[in-house]
Amino acid sequence: MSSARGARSGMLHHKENNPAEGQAGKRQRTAAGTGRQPLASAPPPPPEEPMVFAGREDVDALLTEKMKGKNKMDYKGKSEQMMEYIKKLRACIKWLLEREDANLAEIGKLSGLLESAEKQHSEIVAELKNSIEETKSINEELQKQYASLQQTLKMVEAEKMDALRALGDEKEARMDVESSKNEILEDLKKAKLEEKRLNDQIKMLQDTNRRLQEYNTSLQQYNCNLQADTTKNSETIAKLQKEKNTMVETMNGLKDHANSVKMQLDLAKSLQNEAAKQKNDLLKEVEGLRMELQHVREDRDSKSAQVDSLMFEIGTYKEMTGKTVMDLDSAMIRTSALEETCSSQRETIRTLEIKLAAADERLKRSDLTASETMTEFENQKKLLESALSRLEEAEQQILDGEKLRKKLHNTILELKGNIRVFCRVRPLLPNESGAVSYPKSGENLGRGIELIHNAQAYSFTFDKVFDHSASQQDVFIEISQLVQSALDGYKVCIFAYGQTGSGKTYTMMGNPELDDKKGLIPRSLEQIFQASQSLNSQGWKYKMQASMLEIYNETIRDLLVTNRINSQDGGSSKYNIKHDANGNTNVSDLTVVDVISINEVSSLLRRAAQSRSVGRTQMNEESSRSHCVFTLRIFGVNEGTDQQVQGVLNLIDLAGSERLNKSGATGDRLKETQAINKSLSCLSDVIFSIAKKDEHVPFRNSKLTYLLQPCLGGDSKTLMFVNLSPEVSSTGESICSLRFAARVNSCEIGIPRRQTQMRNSQ
Ligand SMILES: Nc1ncnc2c1ncn2[C@@H]1O[C@H](COP(=O)(O)OP(=O)(O)OP(=O)(O)O)[C@@H](O)[C@H]1O
Repeated sequence: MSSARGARSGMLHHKENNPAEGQAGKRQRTAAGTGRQPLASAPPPPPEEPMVFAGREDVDALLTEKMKGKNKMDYKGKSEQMMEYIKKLRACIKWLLEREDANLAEIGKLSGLLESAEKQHSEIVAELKNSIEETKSINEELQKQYASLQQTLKMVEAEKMDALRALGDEKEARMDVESSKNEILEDLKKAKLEEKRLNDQIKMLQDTNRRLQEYNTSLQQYNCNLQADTTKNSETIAKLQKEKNTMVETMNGLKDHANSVKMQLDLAKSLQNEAAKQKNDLLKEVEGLRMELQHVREDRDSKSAQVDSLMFEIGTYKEMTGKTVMDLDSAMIRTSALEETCSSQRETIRTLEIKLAAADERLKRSDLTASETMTEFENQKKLLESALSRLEEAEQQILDGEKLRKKLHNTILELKGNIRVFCRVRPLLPNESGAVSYPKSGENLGRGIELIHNAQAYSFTFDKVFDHSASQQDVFIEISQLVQSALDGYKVCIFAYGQTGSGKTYTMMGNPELDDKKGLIPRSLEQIFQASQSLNSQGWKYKMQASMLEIYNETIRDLLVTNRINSQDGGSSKYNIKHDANGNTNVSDLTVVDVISINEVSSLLRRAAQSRSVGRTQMNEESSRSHCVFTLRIFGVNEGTDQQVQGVLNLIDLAGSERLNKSGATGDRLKETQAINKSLSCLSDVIFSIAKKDEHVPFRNSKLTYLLQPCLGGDSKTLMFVNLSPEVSSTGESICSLRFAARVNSCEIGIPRRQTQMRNSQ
């Protein structure tokens, strides 16, 4: 078909592409058609060109072509026209034949195509048959499916009904939900506002956090500086110590010198007094002598007068020659005696005058010595005073240095955030032999302890180790800073951990009635009272509340309750522990006593001790079977600055930590020991969990840990005493206690925070 089309279009193309030829053809046809030229003058006909047919229209035009010329008699012209027409017809026939051939060829092609199309058709029919078959089977299948679907549909219908019902319900619910949605939307709006506010707060907090980080960095810097300062201070302290020693030596020398000067002065004074006395005596003597001299002189004069009169008498006698020689001789003897007396008296006067001059001289000299001694004494006194003031200054510097050292030490520890651990070893009792030793020098001096067990040495180091010779005061000095922190608004927790009989109660309570046996509780209270009074001058007013309880087998006992008989019916609602958002703990129905004076404290402690001893007979035979918790809450307000602080001091005497096999317990005692072990292990779980920064800290696993929750968290200052018995039989237990303490010592629980705020911010 395409070839036929090509042939045809080729012809048309031919016609169209040769316009000159076409024009010529038309002209030819026109000339042939019109035949107007006269035959005589007609030029010879042009060579014949084959007639070109473009299509059926040309054939129709040829067939409808009429004879031209009106002259019916012009036969020649007619015959030429006929000839021309015949030629055209021939060409037309030829064209038609060509077309027929082409058509036939096309038909041949088309029949080939038809055949193949038929073949394809039969194939398609077969395929269709197959598909119909398949469709039939599918249809059957679908019918089946339809039936089952009908079934399902019924079920679905039923379900739909249920669903519609549910939908109704749901609609109602939705209405409810809509209303609650509206409420929620309201809430959401509020929440958005709140969120905005919180975002602002977060921004602020982030800002604060950034500033805190900066502050932290500066603190770290400060810490470095502090450490450097500590080193410098230690050096300065050492220097000051040296200086102090030399000063003490100088002072001792000065004191000796002052003493000797004083003695000299006293001697000089006594000498002076003596000299003055002597002088007075001498003066008196001189006076007497002068008087005597006067008498003697007068006597001499009278005697001289007598002599003269006697001489005169002699003369008169001689003159009168009536006198005897005897009278004359006696008179002569008396005269010579009188002369002798006179000369001896003169001698005496001379010696007395010499003595007087010497006494005067001595007096002058002693006066001089006394004034010299006085000036020297004054100088020495001044020297002594300046040396004493220097000594005082040096001592103050040492004290300041020591305070600074402690403060720095405290700050460093605070920055480290560790739980501090002190170890205390009680003295050996009679008939006990010890297995504990301490380093004699080096960096672990005062911090190390060594035990020998089964011929093996075990060494431990802590923040401080107190040996058997440490007094209650020595121990207290080391924790006094911590006690002071409670006044400054920190939460402070001090435990005593160790086996029964290792000295926990002695360390915590001791004997409050005896000055040198008082433990940490009475001493801390005394310090807090004294410090709070001295802070009065800076505008601080403090209020203190004390409570004391005992936890035995997970049961709380109030140790300060006054009417125990009425309080026995407590029931399960009693002594419920609750913490508020500020980390303050409240134990329902627990006696809380306002303590105003130190005297009240002693009676309070007596009451608690009595209560404990009653409990001991009623519930547990020994105090070591229960935990005893003393709590002092401190509320301080500064009238001048409106600053408020809230501190807590917890002092805890834990139950004995001995293991089950050591206690050899059975029955109730076994239950009791298990309870103690459980609560102690809960305590260690809590400490280790805080140290690991676990998300969940198991505070609620025991009454003790739950009670102390706010004081065990990161913002409190915690100190643990590990108490040890030094005797050989306790070494195993002691090593267990020391291992536990060492683990606790390595724990970081965070940086303590002070609880302080402004009064009007409440
Ligand atoms: N540092 C010490 N100096 C003198 N005596 C001490 C010292 N430590 C303990 N003691 C004495 O040792 C004995 C046992 O001490 P303490 O009762 O304090 O031990 P404990 O561990 O508290 O035992 P418990 O839990 O049974 O009360 C007591 O007689 C106590 O006076």
